[in-house]
Amino acid sequence: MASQTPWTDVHAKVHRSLRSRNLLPCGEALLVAVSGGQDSMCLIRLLLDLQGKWNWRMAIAHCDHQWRRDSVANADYIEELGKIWQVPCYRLTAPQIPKTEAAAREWRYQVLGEIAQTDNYGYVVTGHTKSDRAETLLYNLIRGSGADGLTSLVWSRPIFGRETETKPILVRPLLEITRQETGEFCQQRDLQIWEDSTNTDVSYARNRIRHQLIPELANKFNPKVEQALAQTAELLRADVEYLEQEADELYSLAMAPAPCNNSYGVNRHKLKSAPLALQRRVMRRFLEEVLRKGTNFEQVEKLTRLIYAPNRSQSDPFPGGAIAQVEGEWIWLKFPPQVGDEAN
Ligand SMILES: Nc1ncnc2c1ncn2[C@@H]1O[C@H](COP(=O)(O)OP(=O)(O)OP(=O)(O)O)[C@@H](O)[C@H]1O
Repeated sequence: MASQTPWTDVHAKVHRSLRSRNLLPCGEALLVAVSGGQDSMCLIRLLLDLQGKWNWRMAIAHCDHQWRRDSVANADYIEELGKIWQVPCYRLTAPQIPKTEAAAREWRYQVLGEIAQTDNYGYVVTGHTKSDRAETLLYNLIRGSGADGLTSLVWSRPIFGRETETKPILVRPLLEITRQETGEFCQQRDLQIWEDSTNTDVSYARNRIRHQLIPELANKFNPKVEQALAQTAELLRADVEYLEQEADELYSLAMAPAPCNNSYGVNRHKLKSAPLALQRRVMRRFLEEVLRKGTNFEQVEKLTRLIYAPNRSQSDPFPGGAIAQVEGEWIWLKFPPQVGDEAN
């Protein structure tokens, strides 16, 4: 069969991305997330075509959110394809129907990561494309995100935690391929696609970006707008990675070694001479680690302002009731005492 596989531009582009970025090294085990949509159908077929060159062990994972009436038929189809292509297939069904897209995504990554860990797949692979990258950039731009959000669709990242080398690693090898190209590829290869009816529902902001905003921008401003936006994301990504490395170092220098009486400290003296971009990143990380949730712009700004504030200045409360107070060269994020704390 492999000898009959036509070598297309799409094969060449993906092979090049894999090689130049060392995304999915030779001989590794890949768990390929296949929804049945055109992007992930293109992905699995391409990776199977390239498997001989890279010597991967491969399996398919399909997640059934039980959202659509045809979701069982969709999962059956993926399982059948696995049999035809002789690739093991994991069929995962959500224990409860997720209420939102975000909840579905969270469950999906969690369960894909767990299977990869248990059955030793070093890589979980998804079919995100250049078009997704352009849409994500616009989506987050409109919401007021910083550079990190604009570049959130990265080529690879660990599924769990922050350490870049920690497996399983999530990899998106199609970020150089547009949705038009994945559609054409599936047509050429006669691959049946399972359309997700929610993809055309313009009550979702993401779909309005895809079906209305991008075509409008392409018509009126730049016919290659997808390419341009994806390029912006790529350029910004390198900037973000550099800033994050610098922020890592500063963060470990500035943090108090341990919390003390329900208070968490950051040394503002160590932050004073740093550029604002790094001060904000350190403060954001500090808040995220202490509050254990995502932060917003106002919260980070509130804390960053204390770097230069007079001694004994304090903030208004953060979520959970913590207040930040300046004591000499330290800023302490202090939580109100819990019931029973004083008894000890
Ligand atoms: N039900 C599913 N089962 C397996 N894989 C899936 C499923 N849904 C999505 N994926 C994987 O995720 C990729 C992106 O899909 P989609 O754009 O629909 O997800 P998303 O929720 O927007 O993801 P993200 O937020 O990470 O961009 C698909 O190409 C596929 O690899």
